[in-house]
Amino acid sequence: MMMMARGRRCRAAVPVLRASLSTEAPKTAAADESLTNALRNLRASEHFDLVVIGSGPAGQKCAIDSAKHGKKVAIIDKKDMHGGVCVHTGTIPSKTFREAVLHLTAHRHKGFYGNSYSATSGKRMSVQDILDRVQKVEGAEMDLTRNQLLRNGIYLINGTARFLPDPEKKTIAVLSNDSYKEATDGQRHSDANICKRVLTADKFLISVGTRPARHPNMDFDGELIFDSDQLLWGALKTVPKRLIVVGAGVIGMEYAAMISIIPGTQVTVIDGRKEILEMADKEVSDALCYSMRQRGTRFLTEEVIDFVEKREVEKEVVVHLKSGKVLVGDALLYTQGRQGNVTGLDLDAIGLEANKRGYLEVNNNFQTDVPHIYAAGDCIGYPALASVSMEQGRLASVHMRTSEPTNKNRSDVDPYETSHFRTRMRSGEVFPFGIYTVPEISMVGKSEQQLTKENVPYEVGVARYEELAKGQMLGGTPGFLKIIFCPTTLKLLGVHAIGEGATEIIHIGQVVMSTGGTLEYFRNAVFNYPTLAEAYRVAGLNGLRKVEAMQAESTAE
Ligand SMILES: Cc1cc2nc3c(=O)[nH]c(=O)nc-3n(C[C@H](O)[C@H](O)[C@H](O)COP(=O)(O)OP(=O)(O)OC[C@H]3O[C@@H](n4cnc5c(N)ncnc54)[C@H](O)[C@@H]3O)c2cc1C
Ligand SMILES: NC(=O)c1ccc[n+]([C@@H]2O[C@H](COP(=O)([O-])OP(=O)(O)OC[C@H]3O[C@@H](n4cnc5c(N)ncnc54)[C@H](O)[C@@H]3O)[C@@H](O)[C@H]2O)c1
Repeated sequence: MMMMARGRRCRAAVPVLRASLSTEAPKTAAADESLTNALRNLRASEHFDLVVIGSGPAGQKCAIDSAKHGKKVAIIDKKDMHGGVCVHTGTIPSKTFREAVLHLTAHRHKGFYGNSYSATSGKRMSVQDILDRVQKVEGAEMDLTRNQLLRNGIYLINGTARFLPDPEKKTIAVLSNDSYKEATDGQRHSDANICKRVLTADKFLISVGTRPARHPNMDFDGELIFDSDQLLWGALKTVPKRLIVVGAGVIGMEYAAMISIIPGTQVTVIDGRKEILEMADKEVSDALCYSMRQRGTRFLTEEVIDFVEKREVEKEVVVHLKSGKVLVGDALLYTQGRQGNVTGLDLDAIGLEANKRGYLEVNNNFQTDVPHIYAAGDCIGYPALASVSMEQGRLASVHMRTSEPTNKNRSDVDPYETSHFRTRMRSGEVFPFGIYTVPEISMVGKSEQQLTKENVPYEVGVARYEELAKGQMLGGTPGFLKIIFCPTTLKLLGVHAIGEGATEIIHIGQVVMSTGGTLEYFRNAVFNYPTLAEAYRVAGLNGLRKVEAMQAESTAE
C-alpha cells in the first residue's frame, strides 16, 4: 500500500502488478533468475525525481531535503519498519531499554539510598517490564517519522525494493514483503512475493542499513542464543542470571553494561581483541571496565569461540573457547558486528557490487559508480551512526540538486556541504561518539593513544565528577572529563568524558574545538552553576596550571 502524501493531486489508480514470484531474498541462483525474468516484463506505473530505499535517518533526511526543494520523492520500506533500524532495533530501542533499566533498578539513586533501593518493590524485573517502555517509544517515534515525511509531501510506499534490469538503471520494483523479520532472518516465510508496483526515477538513494551478523554455526532461537534484534522481540522472558555477551564492540558493551546493573545478574564479555571499545581513550575504557567489574562483570579478551552447545533441558548455553575455557550461561547475546542489507536489491541489475560485509563504496558526494545512484547511512560502513547517517543523507540530496546541469547557482553551495565534510568525517574531526554504557561515554577528536602514535605532543586537563557540586548532588557517581590540548597553542585536540550526562556535555568541547577555540575559553567563560558542564572550567584550569608549571620550570632552567 502506498500512503498518499497530503496536499498532492490524487493519481489514477495503478493496477497492482501480480506475478508469481519467489521471496525477497531468493535462496538459489535459479530462484533469483526466475524472479528477475518474471519482473522483466512489468511496466513502470509512475515516475519520481527521487526514490529512496530505506526509511532510516539517511533516507529520511535525504527525502525531506529534496522534497523541500520541490522534488517528487518516494521512500520505499516495509510498513512495520518506517523509521528504520534506528527506530525499531537500533538507536531508539536500545537507548530506551537503558532508560527503562536505569529507572527500574533505581541505579541513579543508589548512591544516596543504598543498593537495595529499587523501583520494583524488590520484585525481579522481567524483560517485558523493560520492553513496555521500549514499545511505547518505538510506536511514538514511528508515528512522528511517518507524519514528518507525509507533511513534506513524500510518498511512503510499503514493501521491499529491488532494482530491475534496465539499460538506464532507473527502474525499481516494489515487492510485497512487509515483514522485517523475514528480511533479516533470511528465512522464507511465505511462498509467493507479489510485485506491487514498478517505479522509475531520475535519482536513487540506497539507505538500506545493516542487520546483525550471525555466526553460521550457532542456532539463533531468540531465547538461549540471540542477537540485538531478537533481544527486543520478546521471546526472552526473564532477565538471564548469567549472560554471556560475545563481542565487546559498542552494541555488546552497551547491553552488557545495562544488564550488569540489574541485581542478581552476572555478565561475562568475550572478545577476540585485546582492548575493549578500541575507539575510546584507554583511560576512559579502563574506567568503564573498572565500574562494570565492581558489579561482577568478567572480561575475557583475546579469546575465540571454538563451539557453542545448547542444553535444552537445563535451558543453558555452554561456550567452549579455543583457549580451553568453558563457560556456562543462561543466555548468549551475539554482537560481533553487522552486515549491509543489500541482499534482495539485485545490485547486479545496476552493475554494482557490495563488499563481503555488504557495504557499498561511494565517492565524497555519496555517489556510487552509477552517478545517479547514491548511497548513505550504515550501508556505506564507518562510522555507522544515526547522527552521521542523517547528515550523509542530507548531503547526498544537496549534491543531487546542486549538481544538476540546469542548476544556475552551483557556485553558491557552501563548501561545508560538499566533499569536505566526508573527508573530515573520515578523520573523526567533525562528529562526536556517544556510547550509552553505564556509566555513559562520549568523545570527540583524538585520544591520547592516537596522538602518541602520530607523535603529536599534548597535555591534558582533567575534572573529576566528585569535585563538582552537581556530581555530589547526583549521588557522587564516578566520572571525569578530560580535555587533551596542544601545550603551545592551547587548542583542543580531543575531549573525552565518562559519567552521567557525558553524551550531552561533549558538545561544548565539540563547538570550542571545531571553531578553533583554546583552553583559555574555559577559564574566561562563566557557566551555569551547579552543572556538569562546570567540568570544562575545572579541567581547563587544571590544564592551564600544568602549562604554567611547565613554563615556570623551563624559565628556571
Ligand atoms: C543496537 C544499536 C544501537 C545503536 N545505537 C546508536 C546510538 O546510540 N547512536 C547512534 O548515533 N547510532 C546508533 N546506532 C546506529 C544507528 O541505528 C544507525 O547508524 C542508523 O540507524 C543507520 O541509519 P540508516 O539511514 O543507514 O538506515 P537504518 O536505520 O539502518 O534503516 C534501514 C532501512 O532500510 C530498510 N530496507 C532494507 N532493505 C530494503 C529494501 N530492499 N527495500 C526497502 N527497504 C529496505 C530497512 O527495513 C530499514 O528500515 C545503533 C545501532 C544499533 C544496531
Ligand atoms: N552508541 C552508539 O553510537 C552505537 C551503539 C550501538 C551501535 N552503534 C553502531 O553499530 C555498529 C555495530 O556495532 P557492533 O557492536 O555490532 O560492532 P563492532 O564492530 O563495534 O563490534 C564487534 C566486536 O566484536 C568483536 N569480534 C569480532 N569477531 C570476533 C570473534 N571472532 N570473536 C570474538 N570477538 C569478535 C570485535 O573485536 C568487536 O569488538 C558500531 O560500529 C556503531 O557504529 C553505535
